[in-house]
Amino acid sequence: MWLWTVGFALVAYVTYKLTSLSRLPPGPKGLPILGNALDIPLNGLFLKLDAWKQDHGEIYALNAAGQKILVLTTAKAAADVLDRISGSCSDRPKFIMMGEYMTGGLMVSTLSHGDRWRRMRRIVHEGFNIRAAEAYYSMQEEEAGRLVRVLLEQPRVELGVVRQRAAASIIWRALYDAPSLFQSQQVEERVNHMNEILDALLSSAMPLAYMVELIPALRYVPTSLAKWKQYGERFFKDTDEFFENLYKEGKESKGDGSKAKGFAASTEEACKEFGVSQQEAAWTAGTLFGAGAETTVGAVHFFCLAMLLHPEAMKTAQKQIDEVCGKNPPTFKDRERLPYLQALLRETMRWRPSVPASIPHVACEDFHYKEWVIPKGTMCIGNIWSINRDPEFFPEPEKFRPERYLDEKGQLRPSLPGYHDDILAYGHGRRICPGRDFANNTVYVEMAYLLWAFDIEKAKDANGKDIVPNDMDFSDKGLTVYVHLRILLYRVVLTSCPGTRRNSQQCSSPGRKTCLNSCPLSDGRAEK
Ligand code: HEM
Repeated sequence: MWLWTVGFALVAYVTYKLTSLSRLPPGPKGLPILGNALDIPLNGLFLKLDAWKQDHGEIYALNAAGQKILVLTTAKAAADVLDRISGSCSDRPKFIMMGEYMTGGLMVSTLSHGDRWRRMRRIVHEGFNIRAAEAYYSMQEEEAGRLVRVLLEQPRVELGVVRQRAAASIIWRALYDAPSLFQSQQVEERVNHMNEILDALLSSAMPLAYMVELIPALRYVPTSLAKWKQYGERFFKDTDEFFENLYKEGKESKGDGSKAKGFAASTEEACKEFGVSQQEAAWTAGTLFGAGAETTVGAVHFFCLAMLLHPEAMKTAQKQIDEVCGKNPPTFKDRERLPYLQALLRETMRWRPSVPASIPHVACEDFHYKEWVIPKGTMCIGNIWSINRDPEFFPEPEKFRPERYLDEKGQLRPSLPGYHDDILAYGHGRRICPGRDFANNTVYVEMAYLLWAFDIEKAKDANGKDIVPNDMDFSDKGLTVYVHLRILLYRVVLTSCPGTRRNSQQCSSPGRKTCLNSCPLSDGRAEK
């Protein structure tokens, strides 16, 4: 009898598995064995996923040489799967080289959904939730002021480079309570080293970078025979030392009473409460820099692009800023009275999300969605680019229209029904970006200061004609994208000194210095 029972259970299990496998939604046809692997591009994946949406709709499946991938392309499908059954699909893909050898399983963004990830994520939440993020307001205003000053003082400076430094400086100071990158050579060197670490990690995650990803058994090759293992272990040791030193210094910094402590110092109690070791906390901080710098730069970059292509939106925002702030630079206190600027931020992040395809989630168990059964191990990608173009939520999605977020009185409309806010650029579910409030603050204050101080105009070619950037010529940095800087040529034209933008003449170089001495930015506020 028991033989029958076991046999029956086995048949039921195998049938269930087989039907599970065959119940993924249909998707583009692929080759035998390789499936769609050869059709999945290394660059511009989000555009390909969006193109497939035209034929396969809101949810479809791909097969990359055996790896099943579920693609979600509408706001509703992404919310149904990634938010509402988040517990079933909150793992991350496993990268042996990056996740294990190079980072010792300590990078919160790549960790599996488990105890360590949960504890590390708790301290990120403590340090960067919506309330905690307020503690950084004055530092963010200070850095935005510096961004404007550098652009004022060095008329030929490359805006992209300065912005990159400003965003790096903001997140660095928030993490380690260090001096501004604009003021400290040591911070600059450390930030450069941090960027080298991130580049190395990103390259290690590229397909075919390391054979061990394809043939996991290679991990059992003795270290003395495997150069890649030696490199990975050395990289981990050096990076671990670097992160822990930064963290220790940051922890010792207690702020000066008026400004916020950095993440390292302010989360000391939370680390004790949630059982997070010093090493785990140090790696969390290092990972946050990686997650928070490029992404924010990307968002402000696309804002500049939007201003070049939609000067009418720039003028409307400037008019409101002038009315509300006058001669003083905009602050966080003014934000509620600047609904158009807030709408501009939402529309920029919708129109050109700097992370256009979310980091893949992975199903930690089989789960059901509609008539489909999604097997454990399936990668689930919310294609943010497509989600942000869902016509049900965003009519005429290709149009850049900040007004879509405003009511007839020009005030912000309530958030999208069923969503915590209007910005869908931060991913979903349990893996949603934990730095989103801090990021929104950085982007807001940089946009506000840039618009308050400058007009952003297209550069001219040799014949004096406007150079119009191609807003679809993307350069892909793995997770973040930019419109190619080669063609994003713009100049920031100072039509007046800040605060009186409307009246003054364009400054000449020596006059600019004089102007700076009397402008509100040099009253000590920006250089505290
Ligand atoms: C405009 C700026 C930013 C954008 C567009 C952005 C976007 C995203 C997206 C799309 C994800 C993946 C979410 C998912 O898997 O569903 C993510 C994850 C993450 N972000 Fe952000 N982010 C930004 C800024 C920041 C900042 C400033 C921080 C840190 C203070 C941060 C920390 C993280 C971390 C740690 C994760 C991984 C979460 C996890 O795996 O549990 N991000 N972000």
